[in-house]
Amino acid sequence: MVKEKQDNIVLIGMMGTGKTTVGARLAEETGYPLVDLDALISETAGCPIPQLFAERGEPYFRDLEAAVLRDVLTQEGIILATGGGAVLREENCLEMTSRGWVVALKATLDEIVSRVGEDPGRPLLAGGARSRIEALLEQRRQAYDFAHVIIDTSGKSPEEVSAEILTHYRGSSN
Ligand SMILES: Nc1ncnc2c1ncn2[C@@H]1O[C@H](COP(=O)(O)OP(=O)(O)O)[C@@H](O)[C@H]1O
Ligand SMILES: O=C(O)C1=C[C@@H](OP(=O)(O)O)[C@@H](O)[C@H](O)C1
Ligand SMILES: [Mg+2]
Repeated sequence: MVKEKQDNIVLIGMMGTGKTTVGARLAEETGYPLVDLDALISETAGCPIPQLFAERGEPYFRDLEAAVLRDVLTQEGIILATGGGAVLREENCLEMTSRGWVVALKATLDEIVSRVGEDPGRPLLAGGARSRIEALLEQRRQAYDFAHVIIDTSGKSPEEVSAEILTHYRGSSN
C-alpha cells in the first residue's frame, strides 16, 4: 500500500509512452482511482477525441483539455493519465505541479511508432505516423522535463514501469 498522501500521481508524456496503460496498473497497486483525461474530455464533449478534433479543431480541444484538467485536479488521491499535449500550456503544467507528483514517461521513436503507429484514435498521427511522431518529439523535446521524475519505458513492460514509478514514489519526500 502506498504511503498515505494527499497528493495525486500525474502521468505525462508523448502519446504511446503508456500513460493510460501504466495508469491502470498504478491504480490497481495503489487503490487510487484512475482518471484518464482523454476519456473525461470525450465524455464531457459527448464524442471521441478524433471526432472532436475533426469537428471543432485542436484549439477547441486544448481549451476543453485545460478546463477538464483544472477541474479534475481539485480532487485528491487520484492517478491522472493526461493526454500527450497537456504540457503545451504553461497553466496546465503549473496546475499539475502544484496538485500532484508528476511522472514523465518517455520512449524511443521506434517504440512509440510500434505501439501507436497504426492507431486511428490519435488524430495528430494522420498522414504518416512515423514522421508526425518524429516531429512531435522534436517540438516537445523538453516539454516534459518539468516532471518530478522521468522514466524511460522503452523495452519495459507496463508492470515494470509501474513498479519503477512506485519505487520512486515511496522514496519521494512529498
Ligand atoms: N511499456 C509498454 N510496453 C509495450 N507496450 C506498451 C507499454 N505501455 C503501453 N503500451 C501499449 O502502447 C499502446 C499505447 O498505450 P497508452 O497507455 O494508450 O499510451 P498513452 O496513454 O501514453 O498514449 C497500447 O496499445 C498499450 O498496450
Ligand atoms: O499528444 C497529443 O497532443 C495528444 C495525445 C492524445 O492522448 P494520449 O497521449 O493518451 O495518446 C490525445 O490527448 C490527443 O490525441 C492529443
Ligand atoms: Mg492515453
